[in-house]
Amino acid sequence: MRAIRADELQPTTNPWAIESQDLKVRAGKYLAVRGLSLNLGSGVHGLLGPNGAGKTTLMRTLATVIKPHQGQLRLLGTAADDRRGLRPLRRRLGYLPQNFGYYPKFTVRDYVEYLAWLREMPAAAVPGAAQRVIERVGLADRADAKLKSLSGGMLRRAGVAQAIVNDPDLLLLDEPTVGLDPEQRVQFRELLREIGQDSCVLVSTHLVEDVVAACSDVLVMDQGLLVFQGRPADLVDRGRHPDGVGDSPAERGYSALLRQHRSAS
Ligand SMILES: Nc1ncnc2c1ncn2[C@@H]1O[C@H](COP(=O)(O)OP(=O)(O)OP(=O)(O)O)[C@@H](O)[C@H]1O
Repeated sequence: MRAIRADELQPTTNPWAIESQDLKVRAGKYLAVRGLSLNLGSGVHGLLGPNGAGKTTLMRTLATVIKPHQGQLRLLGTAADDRRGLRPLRRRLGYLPQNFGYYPKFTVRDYVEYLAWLREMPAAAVPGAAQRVIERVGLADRADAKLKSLSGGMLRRAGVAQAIVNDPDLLLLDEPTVGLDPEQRVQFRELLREIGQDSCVLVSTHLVEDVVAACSDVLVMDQGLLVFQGRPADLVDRGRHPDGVGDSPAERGYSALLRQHRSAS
């Protein structure tokens, strides 16, 4: 029997995967995130907001691609400015950027395995993990097809596969449903719900209906600020307000919220 080391007795989970306090982030010279305070734990969190609201800048910051300008940020218990902590933190992150680069001659399998390797997964675990996630996103029959031969929706599914290959504790998806057909979108929501049972998933999207169907809570950003956080049902409730325009209660709730925020500011 071996002795248990002290570090094995340390708690391994943090109640908040994302903790930010008055977070400010620049995009070029522009202050795109203007003081955002947020605590998010496990679940599927939908991030809505108009063009230019700062969603992508926030996602890039949470993915440790860009650094905060001011304020506090902790990810999975690690301070974002802790340089030594970044490497182990990145092994536990999954990120689908809005516009992701790839080598067009890679196959789906090469691409997913390559990203698994970049996240320092044990080499022996990579082929099996890649195969599992390729199946989960419904690309098993295209696993050995070159990326350049895929449709836009299939390419995005390959992007989602690489984002979840390391079974991340924090998954950041920037507009993952762009180009997905309705059947794929429904399957994708199911996948999100499964992952959100144990992990923190933040999904940026313009599709209010995806948020209502798949998310445990909704965040709305406008002009670099968080202007709403609540349950999808709370957003739908706001749709009763006469300010709301849109084809569904949730869309009306979203537009009413933005109008009220802008008229108050
Ligand atoms: N590299 C940059 N240089 C200057 N300004 C930038 C840069 N990147 C983003 N911005 C500006 O920062 C603001 C926030 O942009 P961001 O891409 O984060 O918004 P978004 O909510 O993701 O928008 P969208 O829904 O259009 O993707 C916008 O006004 C944008 O013009």
